[in-house]
Amino acid sequence: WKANYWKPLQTGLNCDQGDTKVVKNLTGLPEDHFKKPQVELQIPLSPWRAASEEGVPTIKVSDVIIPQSFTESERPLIVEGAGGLYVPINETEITSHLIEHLDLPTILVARSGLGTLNHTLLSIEHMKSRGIKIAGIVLNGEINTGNAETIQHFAPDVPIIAQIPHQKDGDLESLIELVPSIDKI
Ligand SMILES: C[C@@H]1NC(=O)N[C@@H]1CCCCCC(=O)O
Repeated sequence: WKANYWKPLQTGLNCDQGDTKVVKNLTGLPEDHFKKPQVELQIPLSPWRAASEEGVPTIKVSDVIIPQSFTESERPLIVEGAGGLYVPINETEITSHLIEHLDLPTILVARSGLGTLNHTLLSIEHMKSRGIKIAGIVLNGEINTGNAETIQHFAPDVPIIAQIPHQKDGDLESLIELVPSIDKI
């Protein structure tokens, strides 16, 4: 999609390079497609726990602001969360509140294998109950037609955008054809 990319809240930098670097390296997109996270924390925990253990002031969802250069950009913007929908950002706010605040359609990325039905269908129900617009689902891992069909059965109104198998040799080019063009989303 040659999109801009932003991860507003990043935790776990003491043991991980962080998703912005990972996406930069995987995509090879130029520097101006990226902005650093608004909050960077060291401990690999939820933003709430990491901030409180690191003595960083409470992160308020309403303080998270998409960088102006991205709101003014012609390119699509991918905003990546930290963990899942129910991951706490502070004592009372979770990632769903951040989605509502930023008012963006959401792509749910899930595993393809055993365990995904429960996680994915609960996440879909949660998003629907909060009025979050679901752009679709991406299933990562070994192609699992049965699970994809079961998700479609229980959530026929939610499209599965793509099913992406593991790519051990790092040849990402061959996966691009599995991703539909963004105007089909
Ligand atoms: C450590 C990782 N860093 C990050 O930015 N996302 C992850 C945070 C995951 C939090 C999961 C909380 C849970 O569900 O237990």
